[in-house]
Amino acid sequence: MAGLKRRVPLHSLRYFISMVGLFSKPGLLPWYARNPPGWSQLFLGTVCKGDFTRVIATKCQKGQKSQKKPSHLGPLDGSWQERLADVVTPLWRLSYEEQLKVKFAAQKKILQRLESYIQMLNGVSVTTAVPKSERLSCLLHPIIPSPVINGYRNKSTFSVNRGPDGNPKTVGFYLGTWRDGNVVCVQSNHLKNIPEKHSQVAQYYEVFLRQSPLEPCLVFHEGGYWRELTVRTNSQGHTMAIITFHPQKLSQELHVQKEIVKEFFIRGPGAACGLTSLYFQESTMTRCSHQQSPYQLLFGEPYIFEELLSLKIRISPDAFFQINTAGAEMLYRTVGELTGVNSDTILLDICCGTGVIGLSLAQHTSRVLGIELLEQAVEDARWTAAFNGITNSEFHTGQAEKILPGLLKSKEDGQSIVAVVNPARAGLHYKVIQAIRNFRAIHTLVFVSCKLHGESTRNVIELCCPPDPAKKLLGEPFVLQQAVPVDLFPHTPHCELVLLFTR
Ligand SMILES: C[S@@+](CC[C@H](N)C(=O)[O-])C[C@H]1O[C@@H](n2cnc3c(N)ncnc32)[C@H](O)[C@@H]1O
Repeated sequence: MAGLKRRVPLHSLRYFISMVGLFSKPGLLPWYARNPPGWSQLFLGTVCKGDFTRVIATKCQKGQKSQKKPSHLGPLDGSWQERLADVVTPLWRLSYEEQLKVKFAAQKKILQRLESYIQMLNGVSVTTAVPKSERLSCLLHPIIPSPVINGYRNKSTFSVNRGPDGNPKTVGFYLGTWRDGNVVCVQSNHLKNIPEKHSQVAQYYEVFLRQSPLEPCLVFHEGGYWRELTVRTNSQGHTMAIITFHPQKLSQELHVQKEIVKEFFIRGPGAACGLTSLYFQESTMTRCSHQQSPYQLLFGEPYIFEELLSLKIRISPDAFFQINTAGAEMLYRTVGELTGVNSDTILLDICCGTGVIGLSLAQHTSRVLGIELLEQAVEDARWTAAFNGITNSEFHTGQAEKILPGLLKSKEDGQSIVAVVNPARAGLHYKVIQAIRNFRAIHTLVFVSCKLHGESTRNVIELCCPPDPAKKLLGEPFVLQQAVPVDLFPHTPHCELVLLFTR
């Protein structure tokens, strides 16, 4: 990518810095009408220049009323809490309307850069659609706002470390960097994206830690036991907590500690949290999957359930689920609309997690094929299919790069296949791109990304570049047709981008 970057001609820089106007048609997506009144018109004629930092800084200098400190920030802890809010939710000082303008401009900039890379590789614009405007070839739709703006997270992971007062049993989020040696763990109950329930469980976990004789595990090589806390909630208010614990050399004592923490949350002060379930994971690494170190259910319901797009969805502690449930519904509707599936189509859901994208479209397709790395998520997808009476789906566990080539070989070449890819931030493995490119029955591809940088950019370029036998990219290139930004992360700069490619 660095090499590519250097080859961007100077004149294309104007793409990256000009943010004038927009050329997307509001209301193309039918459910758009359900958004809060006024949103669909938000960006008509918008002028928004520069990056987040500059936009926010400018707003703050101007002393706009949207930069008010939340009333619940106390005068004593205000500075730490404000600093944390500025790191975790850097857009919190802006009104949501302003945030969406900033995000739309950023997504547009990403697309402009992407299109200029693709055009450069092709010499002429053979793999970009007919120009829709002077600055973008694809059709960029208005950003779809999140239906919930505050406290929207259904999952939060809290760290344990030294707080601003030096107490090593502080539960919150990190501020500072390890490189500079100035990391502080700051309580996060003021953050706008965190629901009160998550903060409450974090506060009680802190109470628990402070009365425990065992030390927290602050840095792996220094020993200690108590580690992170993850809290998951659903729309019904059910709450699952997962405590991560470094077992060090404990054996019998480990069992005792599990009983103590369980008692704390069932009958002790922690009962105020009303947990639906408590899990415990022994973990000697930064992150362990269930396969690497099982999630041990200390009490309660093993799963959390969510109702979405007329489906009841099961979610295991290890499974990925979009962190903004109402926003996820908008995202999945967008994906569904762009796929254009019909009863003759096979839908390939690559990196499917709990399978919601494929399952929500199952009744409109001939078959859904899901591929997902995590076993628990695949088990959830199978449960969700069975519970909702869906009989035309199958899910495969493992790395998409290993499974997809064989799966495609087994399909008749005649039947039309629509692929949806929704990779983790690291993007897709090259072999997945190669398999999609070389399987000619795939005419439509929907790419969902929350971070179109690095590997994901490379993925898109390899989907759209001219055939390259040296790279075994033989099939016709895809053409980027439409892009829809969907905001699942109010107050932060992050945004989902849904891209429709055809060939
Ligand atoms: C961003 S999530 C999307 C999940 C799903 N589409 C959804 O909306 O809930 C990415 C998923 O890709 C899975 N994943 C990561 N690497 C993978 C790989 N190499 N092969 C298959 N799945 C992978 C992760 O476990 C995760 O569930």
